[in-house]
Amino acid sequence: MNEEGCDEPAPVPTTTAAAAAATTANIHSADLTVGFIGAGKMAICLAKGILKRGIVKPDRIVASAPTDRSAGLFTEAGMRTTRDNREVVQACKVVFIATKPPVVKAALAGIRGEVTGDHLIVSIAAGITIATLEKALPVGAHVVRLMPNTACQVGEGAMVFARGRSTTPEEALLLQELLSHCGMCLEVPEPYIDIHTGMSGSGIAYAYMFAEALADGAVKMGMTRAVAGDIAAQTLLGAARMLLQTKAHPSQLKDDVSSPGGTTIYGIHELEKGNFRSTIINAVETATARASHLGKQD
Ligand SMILES: NC(=O)C1=CN([C@@H]2O[C@H](COP(=O)(O)OP(=O)(O)OC[C@H]3O[C@@H](n4cnc5c(N)ncnc54)[C@H](O)[C@@H]3O)[C@@H](O)[C@H]2O)C=CC1
Ligand SMILES: O=C(O)[C@@H]1CCC=N1
Repeated sequence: MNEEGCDEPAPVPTTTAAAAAATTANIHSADLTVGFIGAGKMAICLAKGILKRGIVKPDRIVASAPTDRSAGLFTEAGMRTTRDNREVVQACKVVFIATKPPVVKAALAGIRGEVTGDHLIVSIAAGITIATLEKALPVGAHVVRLMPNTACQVGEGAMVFARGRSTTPEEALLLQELLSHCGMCLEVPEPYIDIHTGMSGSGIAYAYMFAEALADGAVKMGMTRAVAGDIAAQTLLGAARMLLQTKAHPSQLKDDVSSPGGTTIYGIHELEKGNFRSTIINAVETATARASHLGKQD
C-alpha cells in the first residue's frame, strides 16, 4: 500500500554492474540470433530497429508465418523467413512472439518442445500475461512481456516490459541493448503494460487522428493538404520535444501559448466544448480494459 492507501506495484529491481558487464559480452557475441514468430506489421518494425543497432546481422534474423504475405518485407532487408515456427526457435536465442493475441497459445504449444533455458522468449501480444506465457512454456522458461508501438520503425518507439520469474537482469539488459535503436524501453511492473497498451501502443493512433484533424481544419481554412499534413506532423513533433526536453508540465506549456484574449484560448474553449481531454482519458481507459480482456480470452 502507498501513502494514500492504494495498492502500488512493487518497484522493478535496478541493474547491477555485473549484469551490465555480462550483457556487454552477450550482445557482442557474433552468435546472437533473433527470431520472430509472426511476420506482420509490428515484427518488421522491431526487426528494422534491431538491424539499425548493428549488432545482429540480417542473416541472423529469421521470421515465421503461415503465409508468405509479408515475407518480402523481411527478405528484401536480407532476413530469412520460414513457415515453420519451430525452426525459428531452433535457430534463435531471442524469440519474439508477434502473432495476434488469440493465436499466441496455439503458437506457444507448437514451439514448447523446442524452448530451453537458453532462450529468451519475448511476447509483444496485447493483454497476454506473463502467467499465461509461463504456463504455456516449459517450467523455468525465460520470458519477457514487451509492449512496443509502431514508431519503433523510426527509432522513436515507446516500449515497456516486465520480466518473468526466471528472466535475469542480464537478459533484460540484452533486450534493452537489442532494442536501443527502436526508442525508449523501460522495465515496469507488469500491471503497467495494459495501461501502456491503452496509452501508447494504441495511443499513437490517437495522435495520428489528432494530426489528421489539425490538417483537416487547415484544409477547411484553405491550405493545401500537403502543406497542412507536414505542418500538423511538425507541430506534434515540436510539442513532444518541448515536453521531453523542458520537462515542464503540459498545462504550463499550454498556458505559455495562451495569450489573454488571444487566439489559442478561443481554440481551447472549442476543444473543451467537445470534451477533448475527457474523451482521450476515456479512450485510454477503454483500450486498457480491452487489453486486459484480450488476455483473459481463451
Ligand atoms: N500493430 C501494432 O501497432 C502493435 C501490435 N502489437 C502486438 O503485436 C502482435 C502482432 O500484431 P500485428 O503485427 O499488428 O499483426 P499482423 O497481423 O500484422 O501480424 C501477425 C502475424 O502473425 C502471423 N501468424 C498468424 N498465425 C500464426 C501462427 N500460428 N504462427 C506464426 N505466425 C502466425 C501472421 O501471418 C502475421 O504475419 C499482436 O499481438 C499485437 O497485440 C503490439 C504493439 C503494437
Ligand atoms: O490494436 C491492437 O490490438 C494492437 C495492440 C497495441 C496496438 N495495436
